Amino acid sequence: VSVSSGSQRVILRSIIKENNQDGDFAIDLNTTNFDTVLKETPAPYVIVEFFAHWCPACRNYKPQYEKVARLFNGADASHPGIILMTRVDCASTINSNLCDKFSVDHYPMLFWGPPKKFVGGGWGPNQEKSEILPIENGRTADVLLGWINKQLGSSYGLDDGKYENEHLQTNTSDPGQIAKAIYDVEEATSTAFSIILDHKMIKPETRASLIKFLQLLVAHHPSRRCRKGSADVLVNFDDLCPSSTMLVNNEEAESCSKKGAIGNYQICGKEVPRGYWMYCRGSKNDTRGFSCGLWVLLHSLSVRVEDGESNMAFRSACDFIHNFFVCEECRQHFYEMCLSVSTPFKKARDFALWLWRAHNQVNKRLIKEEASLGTGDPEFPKAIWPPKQLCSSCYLSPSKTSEENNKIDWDEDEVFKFLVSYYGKELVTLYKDNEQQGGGKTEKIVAEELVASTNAVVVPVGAALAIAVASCAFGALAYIWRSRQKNRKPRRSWN
Ligand SMILES: Cc1cc2nc3c(=O)[nH]c(=O)nc-3n(C[C@H](O)[C@H](O)[C@H](O)COP(=O)(O)OP(=O)(O)OC[C@H]3O[C@@H](n4cnc5c(N)ncnc54)[C@H](O)[C@@H]3O)c2cc1C
Repeated sequence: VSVSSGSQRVILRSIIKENNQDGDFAIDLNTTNFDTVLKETPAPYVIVEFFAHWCPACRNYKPQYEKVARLFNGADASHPGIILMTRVDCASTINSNLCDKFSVDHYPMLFWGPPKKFVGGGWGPNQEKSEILPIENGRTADVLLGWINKQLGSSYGLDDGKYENEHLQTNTSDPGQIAKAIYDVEEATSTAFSIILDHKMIKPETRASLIKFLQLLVAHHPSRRCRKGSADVLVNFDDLCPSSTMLVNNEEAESCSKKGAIGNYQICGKEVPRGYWMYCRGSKNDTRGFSCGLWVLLHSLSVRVEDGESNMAFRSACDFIHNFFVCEECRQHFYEMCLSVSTPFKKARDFALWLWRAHNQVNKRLIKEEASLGTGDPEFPKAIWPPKQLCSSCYLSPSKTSEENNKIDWDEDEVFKFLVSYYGKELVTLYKDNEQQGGGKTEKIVAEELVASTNAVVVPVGAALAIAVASCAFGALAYIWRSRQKNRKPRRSWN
């Protein structure tokens, strides 16, 4: 199998460990996250090293294993997204059952296989035809990489440099590409939240804006785990970030930063990979990534809101960018575009199309800037979007189109249809089992998640919640949030 070529190549994806300061690349798994991480990873192969932290041979082996993990895991990986390198500490009692299931009888013991085969599974020495293979000899980095190369028909070397996407298929007109963006939307959400905490950006004057955006995320984020994580933060917000009236001086900023309790929250859950971008991965360092992911998040929200929520969602997005996007020029320009809207939006269509136009205005400006400064990504030049290859029906007939004047006649009904499909259904293709939208299902999920994540007891809503959510998810969230705050002392009221 050669996974390093062709359109099947899965691009970089990994998880940076929370405690990455020690420079480890292999990901520590344990009983609580083993199945989730292996279910979610887009890498087609995983290596699991079962070890014991007290075992001297394992300690000596660690640098060898890490040399290989460096090639496949982390933001600077040479061959990203192909193999997820992980380890499980069998000396930790919580992992006993997990290690038993894989019949671990010596340390270190390595297994190879498709990640999904490990989920809920196991391995036994007499097992025939298992897709999980023990790696009999991987005792040095060289030998382990040789084993991998044989398995994949590849020729990876330990000295391979950082992957620069030189082989990346940059087919931006392939509609299937957007399915990968679900990971980027999750990563962008987590990154945005980290930036807010790192930069101590929750202040009395920005707090309401964050709460509103969290409400929007809880109701309409395309990823279930981000909806749940945002709900956790939202309902506990007053505890996590006590309001300024209760605090003096800089205390609020400190408690609402990553040093405070809120720093322990992961807005999209613990398993969300960091440092990888799939759809938004640039061909050079420092291009695309977060800002691309943020756009995709905004578009994906805009096609999910109901008509009645459209103006609130619009304002919420505008305020969020204004208060929390650390690119000064970007946030200023964007806010000017926001301020130029004089009539409140009544339809979700208006918001989605406004955002699409705003993004194209930015693209138009950057086409010129990047050409003169040479700062763009050569593989992803800015363009007015969507290109014809992606949506030919979005363009009115050629006779009406005068692209020479940089003016395109759009069929906006078709553009809206396209946006809804692209950032709606297509985006969550990889999650199709449980992320289908429409038919009241989203609302039901939101309701269930909220009840679960708020522990429900202090929210006197129960079934009424589901009805309220079904009628207006966004409004219901505001309601839940307020009810929750009322149960607190001292009472607070936010708009
Ligand atoms: C709110 C905001 C404002 C910004 N303002 C500036 C600025 O003023 N100056 C600056 O230098 N940079 C700005 N940026 C960054 C810039 O827009 C790009 O995000 C960055 O240069 C990376 O570009 P990219 O090639 O990944 O594509 P991006 O522009 O980030 O787009 C991401 C993806 O969205 C899709 N897309 C493109 N256009 C549209 C559209 N009109 N509607 C829907 N989908 C579309 C494409 O598939 C594209 O790959 C801003 C970013 C954001 C989120």
